[in-house]
Amino acid sequence: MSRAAERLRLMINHLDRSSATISAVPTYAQTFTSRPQTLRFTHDTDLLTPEQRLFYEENGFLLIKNLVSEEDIDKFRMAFERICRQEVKVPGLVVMRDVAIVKSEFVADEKAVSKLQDFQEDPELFRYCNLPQILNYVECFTGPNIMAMHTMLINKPPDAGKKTSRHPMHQDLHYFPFRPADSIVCAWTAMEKVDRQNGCLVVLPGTHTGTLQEHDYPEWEGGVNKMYHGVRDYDPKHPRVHLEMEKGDTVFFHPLLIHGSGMNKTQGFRKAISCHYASAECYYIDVKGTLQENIENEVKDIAIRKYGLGEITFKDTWALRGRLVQGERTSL
Ligand SMILES: CCCC(=O)SCCNC(=O)CCNC(=O)[C@H](O)C(C)(C)COP(=O)(O)OP(=O)(O)OC[C@H]1O[C@@H](n2cnc3c(N)ncnc32)[C@H](O)[C@@H]1OP(=O)(O)O
Ligand SMILES: Nc1ncnc2c1ncn2[C@@H]1O[C@H](COP(=O)(O)OP(=O)(O)OP(=O)(O)O)[C@@H](O)[C@H]1O
Ligand SMILES: O=C(O)CCC(=O)C(=O)O
Ligand SMILES: [Fe+2]
Ligand SMILES: [Mg+2]
Repeated sequence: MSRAAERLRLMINHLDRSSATISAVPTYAQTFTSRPQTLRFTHDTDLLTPEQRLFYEENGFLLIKNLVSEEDIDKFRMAFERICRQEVKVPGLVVMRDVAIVKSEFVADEKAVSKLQDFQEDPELFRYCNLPQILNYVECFTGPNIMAMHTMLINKPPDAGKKTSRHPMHQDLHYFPFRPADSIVCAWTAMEKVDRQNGCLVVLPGTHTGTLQEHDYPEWEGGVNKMYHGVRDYDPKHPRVHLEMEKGDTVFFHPLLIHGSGMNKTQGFRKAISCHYASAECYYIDVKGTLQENIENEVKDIAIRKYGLGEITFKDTWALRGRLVQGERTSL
């Protein structure tokens, strides 16, 4: 047994005696040859410390400091700027502008872009999704066969005065027609210092143990960005944590974790890069007649326009974008 595994066993035994949250003492076989009941959200790859595993199990996220080098982040930033200056054309890329900006005056390009989505065909930006130190963590949540399903570079603009720079509280699983949720994880890396002033991530710890909630556009006076759905009955009293991060810090989080981001009260553009990974063994589901039907319809409308197709299934919009980053492409 590895030292980490031994410490984990001791910790579980300790927790079993001291709290009601983890009840059954797992046998040796349950703990170390398969995923035991008590550790539902993480795999043992000898990377996570027992403390880190238990933290993710309980909270649904894990912050790793200083995981991506300054040099890499500076390169991603330059690649972003080249795209904004329209020096490169990337197939499939979605360039999004903040709703308050598109609906008002013309703004020079770089400053109008609030998000790039689907950069899987940009070799420099996609290098982020292949970084070995990121994949080593991702494997703890997805297992060894890993697909990069969804990529974003978020350039949260200074708020134009209508609070449209906020991202409402949501669960990312709302957007995904594949399961199981526990084999999906997001990696989100701060490209500069992010804090409450420029709109850091805000998470509701522990909500990953719940179910997928109904999402819709929040009723915000100043407007909401396209597809920025929020959980229908957001309870502002639920304890929240503001994730203040330094450049290069990376948070991994579960797709049911309720999270959002506050408004950007500074004059800078708050940058982050992220990728949603899923186990290649995940399978597509039909979301017709479920809570996800509203997002399916919106995505299909946009995809039909974007790819100039007559008809496309929600599932195919994902299968087209997904890329294998480790192991074997089996199902997704
Ligand atoms: C885990 C995943 C979590 C998430 O994915 S959260 C958010 C996901 N966000 C997205 O998927 C971004 C989707 N955005 C897009 O697809 C495009 O940016 C979008 C909104 C279709 C616009 O693209 P284009 O059609 O190329 O742009 P356009 O300038 O020609 O505008 C067409 C009409 O759309 C409007 N528009 C553009 N950006 C918007 C925005 N941010 N919010 C709301 N409306 C927006 C724009 O005003 C225009 O409307 P109109 O025709 O003038 O009435
Ligand atoms: N009605 C709502 N529905 C969904 N999400 C919401 C709602 N109201 C606020 N949020 C989200 O809650 C998070 C925190 O919001 P906000 O920035 O207003 O608070 P804050 O960061 O605590 O503000 P401050 O830093 O000024 O105290 C953001 O993700 C925001 O988009
Ligand atoms: O970077 C942010 O503000 C959060 C973005 C986010 O949660 C998302 O796009 O799903
Ligand atoms: Fe999200
Ligand atoms: Mg805020």
